[in-house]
Amino acid sequence: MSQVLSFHVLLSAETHRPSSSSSKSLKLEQRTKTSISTPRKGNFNPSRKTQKLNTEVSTYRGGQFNPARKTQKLNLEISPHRAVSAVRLMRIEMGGAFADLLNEKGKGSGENEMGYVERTLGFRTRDLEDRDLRLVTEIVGGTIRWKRYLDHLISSICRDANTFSRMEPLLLQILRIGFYEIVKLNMPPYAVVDENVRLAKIALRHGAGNMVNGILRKLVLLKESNSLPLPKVEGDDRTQARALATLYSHPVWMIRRWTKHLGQEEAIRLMAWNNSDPSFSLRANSGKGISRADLVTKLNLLEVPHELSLHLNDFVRMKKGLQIVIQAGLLKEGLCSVQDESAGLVVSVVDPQQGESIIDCCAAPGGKTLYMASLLSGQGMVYAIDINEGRLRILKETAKLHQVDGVVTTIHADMRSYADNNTMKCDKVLLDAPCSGLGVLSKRADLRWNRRLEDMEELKNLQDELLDAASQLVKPGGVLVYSTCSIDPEENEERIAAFLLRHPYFCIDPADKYVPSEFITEHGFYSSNPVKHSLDGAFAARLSRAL
Ligand SMILES: C[S@@+](CC[C@H](N)C(=O)[O-])C[C@H]1O[C@@H](n2cnc3c(N)ncnc32)[C@H](O)[C@@H]1O
Repeated sequence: MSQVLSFHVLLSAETHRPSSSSSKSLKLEQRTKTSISTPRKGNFNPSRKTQKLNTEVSTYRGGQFNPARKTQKLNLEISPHRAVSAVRLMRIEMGGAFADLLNEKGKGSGENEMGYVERTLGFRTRDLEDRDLRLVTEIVGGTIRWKRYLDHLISSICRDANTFSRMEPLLLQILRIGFYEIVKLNMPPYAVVDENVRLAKIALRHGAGNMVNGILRKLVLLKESNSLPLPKVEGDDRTQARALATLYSHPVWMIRRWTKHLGQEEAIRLMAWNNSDPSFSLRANSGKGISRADLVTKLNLLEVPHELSLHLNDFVRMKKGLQIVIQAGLLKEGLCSVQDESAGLVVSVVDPQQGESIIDCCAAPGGKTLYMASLLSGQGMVYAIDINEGRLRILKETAKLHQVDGVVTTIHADMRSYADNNTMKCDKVLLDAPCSGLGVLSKRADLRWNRRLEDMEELKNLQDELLDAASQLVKPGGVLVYSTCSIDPEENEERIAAFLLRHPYFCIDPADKYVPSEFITEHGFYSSNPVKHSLDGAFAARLSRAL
């Protein structure tokens, strides 16, 4: 799905957004007149200087004047990435947007983002350029990851607890951005202060700007004197977990869980990984005749730094440059997919062979289905089941784009009732189960704040039910692969142990024949560990059914 979504972002950006050069000429050529911004809800009180710089323009579309388009207030004082980041952060908090580039559902184009800015703040800024979009991704992702840490600093610096708890949402986002830029990005502090003060003054009111000024300046002094008000890791387990939760910006329950399973040192390493910039892998789409060498040639032309995967022949790994790949149309043309190597290795555990019938029980948006289909080289079939019709439709479209639709059949169903009501049995069954996603927190910036401890119990019950259903679809002598993108033993090893007790005619087929030994656990399962392998966390158990 991600590929298709990203393509959407690009397409709308290209077709609806005037280029930066046209937006420059727009400023010069169009009827430009000075205007005073009108107050929004009675609280807008920009400074005189600001009023002079606000211009009211009518926009052109595709070089043509479009009279149908409403006149818009254009503010040239506010940097676009800052306005877009603040508004996007508010939308994410209200559940109206995704934090991550690849989840943007086509809503992330510059034009759309500026529409949200205009509706929320009452003005537009200059158009977003590619560099601005990259900054938005960095600031939004980082501010979300570090939310708990940033809020701790902001509330410590505020005069009293009520000031923080009653802070209006936009003001809080502006402060979070400023704190993140100063403390984590080490940007020049006084430029950050100036810019955020200006945004608060123009988007809210003069007093809000003064408040941002006071709080940010205090932060700068504390940072310069190396005395940020941060907790020490000491006291009983609970107190230590709370301190770590602030320092590494994670929920307390996750830290307690990881400390129990991994020990404190490893838990800290894991949190540091979750807070680091995510790296991405691309899979060359062999279904479309694209080899990894072809993909490497394209990446070299685009000057995107990358490394060959050590574990998977079709994969390359890159630390940055995903935006460039998206903008160059590589995903849109179906030449490659964004797929983490940890997910690719799950497919290695399935080990699809030409001529086989394979059921992918929870298939959408289709990362593994499409990779398995490409390995069938036109012979065999992957039956892709999913309960979510929209996501399944995207899978079907992507299969066509990748030219593997001849070996993919989509089935919209709850796989539990599908297994009860059908006699179909296949050579291999993959159950890539819904899970907590605790292995992919570096890529999913907001996931840590959306997961609750109570979810874990519900997920375990669902995983057991889905495993029971998936087992019915395996032919005698066939293979069942259970996988998750979690690193939590309760969703992984413990689910398999419970399953084997309920289904003694299945046994573990050690995965060491299919993936490198460094990924193999003592029980013969595949497990990728973010800290050890610098990949997302994933798990897969390969089970054989007796004849
Ligand atoms: C972890 S995602 C699968 C990711 C996918 N395998 C891939 O590689 O792109 C889990 C999927 O399970 C689907 N799902 C959840 N409950 C289901 C059910 N009872 N029957 C079928 N699909 C289900 C969700 O809609 C979701 O798409």
